[in-house]
Amino acid sequence: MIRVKNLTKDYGGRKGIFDLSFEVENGEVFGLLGPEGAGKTTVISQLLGFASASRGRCFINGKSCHTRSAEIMEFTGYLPEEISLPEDMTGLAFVRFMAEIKGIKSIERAQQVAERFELDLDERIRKMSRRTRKKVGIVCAFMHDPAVILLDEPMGGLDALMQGRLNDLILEEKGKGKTILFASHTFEEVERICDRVGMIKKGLMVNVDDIAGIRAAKKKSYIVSFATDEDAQRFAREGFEVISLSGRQITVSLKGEMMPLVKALGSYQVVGLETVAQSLEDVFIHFYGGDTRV
Ligand SMILES: Nc1ncnc2c1ncn2[C@@H]1O[C@H](COP(=O)(O)OP(=O)(O)OP(=O)(O)O)[C@@H](O)[C@H]1O
Repeated sequence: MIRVKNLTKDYGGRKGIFDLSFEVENGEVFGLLGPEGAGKTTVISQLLGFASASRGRCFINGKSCHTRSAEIMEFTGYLPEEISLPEDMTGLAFVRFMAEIKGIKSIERAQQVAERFELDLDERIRKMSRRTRKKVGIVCAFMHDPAVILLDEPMGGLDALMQGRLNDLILEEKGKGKTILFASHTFEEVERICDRVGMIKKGLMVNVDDIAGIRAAKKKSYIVSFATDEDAQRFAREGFEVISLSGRQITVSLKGEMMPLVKALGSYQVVGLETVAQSLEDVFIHFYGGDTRV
């Protein structure tokens, strides 16, 4: 389990993370969602004990990330956004080297993960593409069967097929009760795999909710075409949230059931009704107040 309590890392100039609190349960995939520079990597570096905090605390499985990071690394897997690897080794030599550091006797699991991602471990790292290097990172993150997994933009650089395989692997690990933090700037990735999402903006947590809750907060738009312009104008005064009115056509926005709309339309001559679902991206923008810049 991950517990972050009032965590602040102030780099100065209003950069960093400020007073963040959230928890990730065992058997949960928690999405940390935010645009570039929002503070996701800073959170992960705090969890790994790479840097001291300005204020606040964080714990993994009850151990302080700032004082017991060596112990935490024994049961934590980490996939960085960009992995830097020694150019002169083969993938296999690097995996063996990492196994030694982590105190793993067998690299069988590493080989299984490599196979799953169609990674040739005999290739020299120097010759590996960015995509292949990312796969080496995946192998190293999962090779010691970690109880806690920290993933920083894990899908970045992978093609759709490999993204699907990573998705499956993460879900399998979640099924085994692992605690997983998934940092991403892409709503669709987070929606596909996470149970709950913390939205982070300029280092502040602006919203934490489960995916179902975010979905329930979604609004739908309805484009209604009336027989006459007068009908459309009259309907605009019914009290629904009107997005646009143009001639006989009106677009209204509604949260939840559409029954109130259907009832209100009963006394009008309606010639067309179309539904436009709001995307989760729109909900995301709502929490960001229309501003996805950092
Ligand atoms: N060591 C540092 N010193 C000063 N500022 C830093 C440092 N590390 C990060 N920052 C700044 O802190 C903010 C948060 O950076 P961070 O890398 O955590 O964001 P992120 O959400 O992971 O974005 P990205 O996806 O681009 O990595 C950014 O404005 C960044 O420039």
